[in-house]
Parts: sequence; structure tokens; C-alpha cells
Amino acid sequence: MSEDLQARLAAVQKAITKRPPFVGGTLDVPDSDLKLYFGEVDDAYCLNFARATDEQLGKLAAACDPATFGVKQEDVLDESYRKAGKLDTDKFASLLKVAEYGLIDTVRDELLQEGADSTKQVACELYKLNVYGKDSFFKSHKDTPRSERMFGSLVVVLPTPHEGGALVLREDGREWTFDYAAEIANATKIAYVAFFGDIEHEVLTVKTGYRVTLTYNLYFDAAPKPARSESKPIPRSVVDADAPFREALQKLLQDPALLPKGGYLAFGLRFMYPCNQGMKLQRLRHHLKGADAMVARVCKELGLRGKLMVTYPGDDEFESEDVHIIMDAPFGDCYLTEDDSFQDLLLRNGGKRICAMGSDAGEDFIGGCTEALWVVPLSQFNEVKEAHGARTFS
Ligand SMILES: O=C(O)CCC(=O)C(=O)O
Ligand SMILES: [Fe+2]
Repeated sequence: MSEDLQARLAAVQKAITKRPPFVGGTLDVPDSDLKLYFGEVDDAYCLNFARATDEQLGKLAAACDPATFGVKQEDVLDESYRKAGKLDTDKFASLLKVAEYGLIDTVRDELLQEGADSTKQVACELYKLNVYGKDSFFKSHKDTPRSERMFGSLVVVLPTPHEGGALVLREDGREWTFDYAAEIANATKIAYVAFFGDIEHEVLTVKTGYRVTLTYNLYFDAAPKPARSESKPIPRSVVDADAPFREALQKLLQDPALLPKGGYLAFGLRFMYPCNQGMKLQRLRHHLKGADAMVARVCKELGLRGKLMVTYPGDDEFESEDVHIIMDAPFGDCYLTEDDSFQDLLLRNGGKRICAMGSDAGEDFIGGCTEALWVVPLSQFNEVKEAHGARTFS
């Protein structure tokens, strides 16, 4: 690759930067909104988190079941990984109204600011109440997406006095710690942290007191806000966030050394999305997050036809790692004959072979191979390992 092209490519890559993957802070709320009712018919209690006694919180903790966590779509109980109590939403009623405080707007505007996301409606759904008593914790994990539209989680920490129990988020070797306990204790305040679903996070051990949280699932709502008409200015933040990438991509496209035989620009997705066999990948287009949404939007603006594709590695034995097979949708169950390979099957079912730009791997194939420049390389977090039923028949 020429030095000039390399520099232009590096500029595009640099422009695809992600904002911090969270938004957090504290918020004053009306005193009466901090009331919580819990229990069963004829055995129900009420407390106010701004001045809950130890005894009341002990009762709340005792009403909880041990908290489970999701592993491969199943709920697992393992107190060496997560020690906490939980109440499902049919066991309590909180008077907090997070949407009314503007919290959901804040999540949309700050967390999703980067992309077309910022114009999408965000819905939040109360998921659980958790009580982390002394020695409770939740080791590092990622939340299980509960639907295709779920993009993250919102944790609201209630103002009960406690020490420890900080929430730690980690991404790409960076780490952020949230501990608002001292700031909100006994006040008519809550703390909140909203983060994308693919961010690793952990709750450190609670040393004293009770840490009580409400967790909400964050969704893209089905109906996007009406598109702004041409005459109305779009918010500056959207324009500013896109401009460096748009300019860098335009320069890259003008370089005559770019894909002289034609081909694809390939952008590995930077966020994780739920995906299953046979699903229509294009449906995810409207749910792209942050920098992924920016890439899709700017490519469209510049007249590039974009498509979400799934990528399969080439055949280990005959093909170099520069070779991939791309498909419109994840491939379903299949039969292989004895002298068939999975890659051949993909190619017969609409798969297209691509090879990295400049690699000589493509010359080996009858029918050829389309060159692709990997602007954002594939990363492991979007890799799905699946055993394909290699049933053979002759
Ligand atoms: O309580 C927190 O801060 C986070 C809890 C959490 O990670 C979860 O419920 O999945
Ligand atoms: Fe979590």
C-alpha cells in the first residue's frame, strides 16, 4: 500500500473514535418519589430511601431472592460470582419516574450523541431491584441483551448509606469507577450510570450498609422520531461529530491507489449486536450504535452503498487469512457431502469471496475474489463460534 494511501486510511481510522461508553451523575428527586412498596398481599411494607432505617433495609434484604445472572440466555445462580439479593418487578413498586426527570433524554443526548442514534426514541424498562448488603458483589460481566432493540443498561443507586460497592466499567484497557454513595447518602437524590451493553462492568464488594439499586434495560423504541426537514438545522453536536470522519473518508476515496480494480471498504463493527441464524441482518441497520451508526450514515451521504454482512473465515487449509466469505445473513443448518467444504457451501448459497486489498491470495481462485480494504479490522467481540452440523452423506 502506498504511503499516501496508508496515511489517508490512518486518518479515517482515527476519526472513528468512540465517545466514553457511559453517562453518569447524581440527580435531585422529589422526596416522595423515593418511596418503595414491597412484599405480598397482607404482608407489605413501605420505606423511603432518603431516611430508611437499618431495620427497614434489613426487611427489604430479607424479602429478596438470591440474584442470578445470565449466561448464554440462561439464568445462573453462583454466589462466588454474584452475591446480592433481587426482587422481580412483580414484588415491588417504586415511585421513581426516571423518564420524567429527563434522565432518558440525557442518556439519548449524551450516550447516543455520536450517530443517527441521537434522533431515535429511547425507552427504558424497569428490570430488577437489587440489594447489595455487606460482602455483596458482582464480578466482571456484560449484561445479557434481552431483545434486538436493547442497547444498554441504566443503574439507579438509591441514597442509602453504604461504603464500598463502587461500579467499575472497563473498555479497551480503560477503566472508570463510579462511587456516589457519600454524595447521596440520606439525601433526596439518586445516582445513575447508563452504559452500552457490551461494556464490561463489576460491582466491588460492599463493606458496610446496604447498596440498593434499580436496574433498567435501555431500548431503542420502535418508532424513530420524525426526520428533521431540510430547513431545520440539525444539532451542532451531530454535525461536529461526523465532520472529521466525512472529510477523512472523502480524501481516502479520492486516492487513485484505492482499490484500483474496484471492491469493498470493510468496516468491522465496533459494538456488539444480538444476532441469530437466518435473521435479516439489515434489520440491525436502524439499531447501529455510536461510531457504527456514524460510518453507515456518512457512507450513505457520500453515495456509497452500504450493507451489513456476516463474515466467515476462508478455508484454513487452502486459503490465507486474508480471505473471507461474506454473506447477507448468518448461515443456517446445513448438510455437507464428503467432498464438500463449508466454504463451498457458503459460496453456492450466495456467499462472496473477498480478499484483503493488495494480497495475492485472490489470484488462486477460479471466479476470482473481490478486493476489500479493511478500514476497521474485524475484532473478536463480534465473533460467534458455532458448531455446524457436519453431517455427511455420500
Ligand atoms: O449495581 C450495579 O451498579 C450494576 C449491576 C449490574 O451490573 C447488573 O445488574 O447487571
Ligand atoms: Fe450488569
